[in-house]
Amino acid sequence: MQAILIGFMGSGKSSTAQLLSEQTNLKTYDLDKVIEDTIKMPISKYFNQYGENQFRKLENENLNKVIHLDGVLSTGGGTPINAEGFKTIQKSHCPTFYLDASDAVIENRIQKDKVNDRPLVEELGYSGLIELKNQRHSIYNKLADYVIKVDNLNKQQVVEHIIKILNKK
Ligand SMILES: Nc1ncnc2c1ncn2[C@@H]1O[C@H](COP(=O)(O)OP(=O)(O)OP(=O)(O)O)[C@@H](O)[C@H]1O
Ligand SMILES: O=C(O)C1=C[C@@H](O)[C@@H](O)[C@H](O)C1
Ligand SMILES: [Mg+2]
Repeated sequence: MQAILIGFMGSGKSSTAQLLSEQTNLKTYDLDKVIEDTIKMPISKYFNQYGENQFRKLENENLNKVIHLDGVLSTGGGTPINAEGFKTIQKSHCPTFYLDASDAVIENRIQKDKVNDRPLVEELGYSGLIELKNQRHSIYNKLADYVIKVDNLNKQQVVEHIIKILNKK
């Protein structure tokens, strides 16, 4: 991969990667979509049927499948949280961007999203979700080569920020 985007649910990984690919010659791989294409069902359904542990196994398998391809990878919110996913991303030595959004922005975006295929939102509720976000923050920070504070940036500005960094490399 030429770039990997990490961060909490709703931080903008998928939409940023999509826009980035439209403005560069980079292909996008969205790990959640790669998984859904493999299992041929929505992630929420898989979570309900097989549980989170089984999902994490599947997530790691699919991460290993795509990490060596050329392009930009938008990960799932939990991809780097388990030790295996963290190591896979770290060992790839790909430029890794943490899209860091505040609690209020995340809550607002998730509430507003029309298509909300996020099983953990249902399971934890908003307060549980924000607690999880704060538990994960240090892991995202540790793994990232670059941290982008996205609260006051529109999608285009986030993309420009990433392109600037990639062009310097
Ligand atoms: N910079 C931004 N400014 C405003 N809204 C944004 C920005 N980036 C993304 N959004 C919006 O926030 C919502 C969540 O974005 P997106 O699905 O890309 O997040 P994600 O990090 O991929 O989440 P998940 O981990 O759940 O897949 C979408 O409605 C998207 O349009
Ligand atoms: O933050 C998480 O743990 C998740 C985020 C989504 O992208 C999906 O990968 C799934 O809903 C789990
Ligand atoms: Mg996404």
